[in-house]
Amino acid sequence: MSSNVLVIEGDGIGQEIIGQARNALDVLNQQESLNMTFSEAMLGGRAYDQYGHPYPEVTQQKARAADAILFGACGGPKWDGATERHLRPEQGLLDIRADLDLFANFRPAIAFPQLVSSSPLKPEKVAGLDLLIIRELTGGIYFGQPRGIRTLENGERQGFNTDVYSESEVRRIAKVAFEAAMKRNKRVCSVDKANVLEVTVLWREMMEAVAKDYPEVTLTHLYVDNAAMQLVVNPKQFDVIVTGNLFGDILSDEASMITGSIGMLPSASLNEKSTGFYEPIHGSAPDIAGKNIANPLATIMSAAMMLRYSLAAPTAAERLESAVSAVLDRGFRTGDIWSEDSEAQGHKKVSCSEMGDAVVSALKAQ
Ligand SMILES: NC(=O)c1ccc[n+]([C@@H]2O[C@H](COP(=O)([O-])OP(=O)(O)OC[C@H]3O[C@@H](n4cnc5c(N)ncnc54)[C@H](O)[C@@H]3O)[C@@H](O)[C@H]2O)c1
Ligand SMILES: CC(C)[C@H](C(=O)O)[C@@H](O)C(=O)O
Ligand SMILES: [Mg+2]
Repeated sequence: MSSNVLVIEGDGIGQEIIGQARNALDVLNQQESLNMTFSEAMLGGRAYDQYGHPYPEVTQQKARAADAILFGACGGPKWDGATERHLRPEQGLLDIRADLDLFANFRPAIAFPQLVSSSPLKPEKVAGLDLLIIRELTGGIYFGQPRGIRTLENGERQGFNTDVYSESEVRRIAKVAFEAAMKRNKRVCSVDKANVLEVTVLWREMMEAVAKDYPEVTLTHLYVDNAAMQLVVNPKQFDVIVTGNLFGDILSDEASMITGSIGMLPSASLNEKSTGFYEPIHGSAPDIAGKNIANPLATIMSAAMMLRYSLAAPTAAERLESAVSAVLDRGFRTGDIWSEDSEAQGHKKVSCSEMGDAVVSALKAQ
């Protein structure tokens, strides 16, 4: 059976990192007879430039028909301010998440042993870290109405957003988190701000309610400010963190750096049908775009998540992940994971495409 993979480069470093993931997928497609067929579409700023919309109709149709979508990143200074808010590149990403109901966002923060010295934390704090952040992705303050910028009677402008979660929205993400914990170390930490925000008072209540169906799983709660602090004090205390859209966005960037670099963290966004959308958690990195220096490994590992979750190809996923580990073993380092001891360790500083080529060679050598 063939599977239809939609590839979307997006903006900034999108083209560079997706190119490397595609090369690796091409090798696996052939070697593992995966029968993947690839098509391309646009989303974000370049899509807006070409079609007048960041999530154009043609992309919508292709996305709805795809078995899985592999995405780079979108956004950039070119469109900041110059574009109406609802046509911003980032809105295209929010639109596709809502359109495909991609409510469950998996962001695994795993510390590769080869990279513990790239972390800003002490190696002993990081070694062995295997944390899964489950971020609710289609609700909360990102999508709540009303929102906007209004002018008050006194002539002053006021920006406003609304944070909302219904019982059913919390229940479904809670179930995803507990199911994930059952396959791991059976601990869920729900992160909220229930001491201040009613929306998270209900969130906490629903987490407790769903926990009753999973007696083997230990549920704890942390306020988000404490959680942000605990992540740097002792990240290994966590197994699964489940949280809302905004807190999950922030905590996952923090968790990524703990593993060494934001260029290392992949993600999978799933709906009830497990049509998956796979992207690195980082953005379009305009500061390094076009220089061939971005780290493509988060995107390559997002492709591995795609093979596992949407394409039922666990062997290919494992091969890709072990190829990534092999290139790190061989000392290949893009600038973001080049550490203080890299020179002494004999690491090789490589470009984005050299890193991608190394992964391809490692796959071929398996
Ligand atoms: N999913 C997405 O498409 C997504 C996610 C976050 C931000 N954005 C957008 O990206 C643009 C830039 O945002 P930002 O600068 O806040 O965040 P960013 O994640 O793009 O970059 C933050 C920093 O991390 C570095 N970085 C990111 N990815 C890297 C990689 N693969 N290798 C090496 N270094 C990497 C960048 O060079 C930069 O210094 C904005 O328009 C933003 O809205 C998009
Ligand atoms: C670009 C932006 C809309 C997006 C988000 O906030 O969800 C990004 O930061 C992410 O983490 O995927
Ligand atoms: Mg983010």
